Amino acid sequence: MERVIVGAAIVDEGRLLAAQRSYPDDVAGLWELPGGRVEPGETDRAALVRECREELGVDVTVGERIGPDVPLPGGRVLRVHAAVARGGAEPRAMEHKALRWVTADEVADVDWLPADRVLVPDLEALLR
Ligand SMILES: Nc1nc2c([nH]c(=O)n2[C@H]2C[C@H](O)[C@@H](COP(=O)(O)OP(=O)(O)OP(=O)(O)O)O2)c(=O)[nH]1
Repeated sequence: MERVIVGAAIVDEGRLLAAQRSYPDDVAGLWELPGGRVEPGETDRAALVRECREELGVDVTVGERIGPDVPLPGGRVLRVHAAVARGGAEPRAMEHKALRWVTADEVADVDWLPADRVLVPDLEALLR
């Protein structure tokens, strides 16, 4: 079975939340969408809610799929959903180095992980 990494495209007031990885060394400092591995028996949506609680301390409402599944090394795929933080709660960097809200004009300039870069046009479209 294909192993899925889910990512949350959290949007607030026309801006997207980007999160800076703190590990491992080869990707520390690069930016990604909050998320992580879908555990066995878990739905993609449930995994996104769990990961956003763990990483950001907020509950999210998960929305539509964004872009295609992007192949990752090791036979995994990155699958992104739009999301919003419930009650407009402000995410905190509990596991990341930093968080940043980016506008549609800034998305292409973020130093994304390679797989996320593939999704830049879809992320821009989400914000426009
Ligand atoms: N969360 C997340 N991971 C991404 C993105 N793009 C991308 O290539 N990845 C890769 C990096 C990692 O190899 C993998 C997810 O790792 P992770 O560290 O976030 O997931 P996890 O918490 O479930 O895993 P673990 O470190 O606890 O073992 O997917 C993205 O936008 N968000």
